[in-house]
Amino acid sequence: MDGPRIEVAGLTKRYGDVLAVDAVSFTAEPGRVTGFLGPNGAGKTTTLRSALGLIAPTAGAITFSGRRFSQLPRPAAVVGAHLEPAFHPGRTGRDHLRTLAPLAGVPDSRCDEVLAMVGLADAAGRRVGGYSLGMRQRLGLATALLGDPAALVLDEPANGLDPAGITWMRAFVRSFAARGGTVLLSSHLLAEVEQTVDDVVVIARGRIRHASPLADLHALASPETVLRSPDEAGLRRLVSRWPDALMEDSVTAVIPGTTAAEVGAAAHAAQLEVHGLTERGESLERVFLRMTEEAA
Ligand SMILES: Nc1ncnc2c1ncn2[C@@H]1O[C@H](COP(=O)(O)OP(=O)(O)OP(=O)(O)O)[C@@H](O)[C@H]1O
Repeated sequence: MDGPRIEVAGLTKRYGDVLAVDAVSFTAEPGRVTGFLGPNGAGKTTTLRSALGLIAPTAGAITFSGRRFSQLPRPAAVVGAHLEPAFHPGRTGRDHLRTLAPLAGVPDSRCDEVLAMVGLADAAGRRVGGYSLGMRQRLGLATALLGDPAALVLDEPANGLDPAGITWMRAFVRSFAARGGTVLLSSHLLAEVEQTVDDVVVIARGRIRHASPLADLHALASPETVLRSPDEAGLRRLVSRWPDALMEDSVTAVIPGTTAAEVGAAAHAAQLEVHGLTERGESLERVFLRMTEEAA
């Protein structure tokens, strides 16, 4: 599969006074899964809908290997999208896909193929109204796959999935990218997609805050020390010298930006009884939150 390079260049979208997306630029590369991450209202959906020609941007453009969505001769063969799904509850999963097959330029037989690919073959004849949230997510993905695209654009695909569903979705997009496809997916939780994505693009308040391979986020994680003591009052007194320190519970304090040596020395000087002293890297979720909070 030859996935297109998805390039977002200077994308701006204004709704009246609201600048929903402000000069956003980034790329999603073939053979990789790019996570588009940001809190609610950050501008993710607006960006993805603009990519698919569903919203007219105020400025800028999104291209698939150099062509805008509207210039693609057979868009469904290039990019498959799973945005907010709108299903008719009275229709079966198969009928839902059959109404879309002509638009994607594929025969009806393709509907059963994609249902099998997402593990919905047995539910094909059931009404969508009776589907679980996880089954709807799978049906949304099946819809995206109808035209046998080389790129997938997925808005919050893990939303509402149970752990088994998340594992399944992760394996699916990883194998799609491993075959050369391009995947751009959004999420408001880094932890939800940490094991799925190769690259991360962080957006907050309509602006890009960070873009890099996921591995580079680790370099931004500052060290922190976890200190445990049965003497709650003494522990609180000691850590009050670090304004960022947090009590995780009554016997455990987390002190960002410190080393074990530093905290150990302070505890020793204060004659605090210590039951645990560990230095660790800040979690990636904390790094991500810091990036989005700094934007607030
Ligand atoms: N049709 C619209 N009219 C006016 N404002 C809008 C419209 N659509 C989105 N917005 C605003 O644009 C901003 C970005 O919204 P968007 O839905 O793109 O964010 P998001 O990152 O996808 O968030 P969520 O995860 O909550 O869907 C928000 O402030 C939102 O209120």
